[in-house]
Amino acid sequence: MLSFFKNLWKLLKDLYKLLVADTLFTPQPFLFPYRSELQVMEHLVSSWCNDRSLPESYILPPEKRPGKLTVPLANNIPVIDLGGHDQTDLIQQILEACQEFGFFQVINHGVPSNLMDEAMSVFKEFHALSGKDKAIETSKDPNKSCFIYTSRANYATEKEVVGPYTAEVRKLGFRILEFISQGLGISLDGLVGNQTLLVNHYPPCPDPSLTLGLGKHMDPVVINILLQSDVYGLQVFKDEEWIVVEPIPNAFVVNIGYPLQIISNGKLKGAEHRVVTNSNVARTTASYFLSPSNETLIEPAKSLVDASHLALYKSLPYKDFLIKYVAASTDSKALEEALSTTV
Ligand SMILES: O=C(O)CCC(=O)C(=O)O
Ligand SMILES: [Fe+2]
Repeated sequence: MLSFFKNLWKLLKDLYKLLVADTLFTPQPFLFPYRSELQVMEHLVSSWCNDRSLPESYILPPEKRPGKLTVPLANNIPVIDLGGHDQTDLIQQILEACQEFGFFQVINHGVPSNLMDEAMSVFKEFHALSGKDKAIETSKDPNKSCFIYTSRANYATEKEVVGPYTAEVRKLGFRILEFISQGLGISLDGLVGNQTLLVNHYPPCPDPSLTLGLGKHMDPVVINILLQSDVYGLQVFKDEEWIVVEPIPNAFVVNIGYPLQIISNGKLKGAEHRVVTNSNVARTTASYFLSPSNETLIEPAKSLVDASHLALYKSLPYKDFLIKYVAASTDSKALEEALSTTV
């Protein structure tokens, strides 16, 4: 266990360097502790973004830098209209998107647009506070729940906005999971045990070519429902190329994480993604993660495994999956090797 914590610490430090963002998050601290460390640091990233030069420690080695910052928009992730009435067609579209991209956007999803806008305003307001105020307003105690509720002056409004926002996005997340479960013909009941709202803030960066807002990674959660607002930055890795995720007004970006890849026995693919920075405008996004409880077994669904479809992944309680995820340290090949039954 001790070495696990050592590795965790190493990963946190590595990711910390990659994370040119301040973040704010609510429960489920175990998954993203490196981001909570960041927000209470004296020198939040947003405090030095006016310094005009990127601090040495954020400059990535050449092979880890973003490369081409502008990528053609030609190959975008699917946009799925959840307002459509043909359920079979919807399920098909979602399944195909999860098989091919691991990502899609949803429109007409039922979350009121004014609630999305108001929630985003609250998130931006928090991040507009000075580093010192943010440190005062947030807690280092991972057992404290919703950090966003801790802002004193606006406690009532924030509670009014962020609570209902989370409830609506949760409904949407479960609705999408239900479509996925029907598409795969398996039950996903009981898979989700935790929710996390994580608000990322990427300040303008003095030199976007030298660093990343968020390094290449795959999410260790079941699904993420991301509110990305109107600033470009998110890119998805597909067929050895980066695809830009175009901001669409009132849409959510949805991506599945590694546990769903395991449960679907490789039918669905979680995709690696990253965030590039820009030198002009700040970017604020909110990830809403649904994830399993620690003891939940993550394994290929029994009905997807038979003599001609062998289980591609080991069966592990989620907490052990996380240990392997952390040990692989964002190296997707190493993670695949650690979880695969065939290597
Ligand atoms: O900020 C974004 O666009 C993506 C955030 C993300 O990938 C994450 O929170 O895991
Ligand atoms: Fe992510």
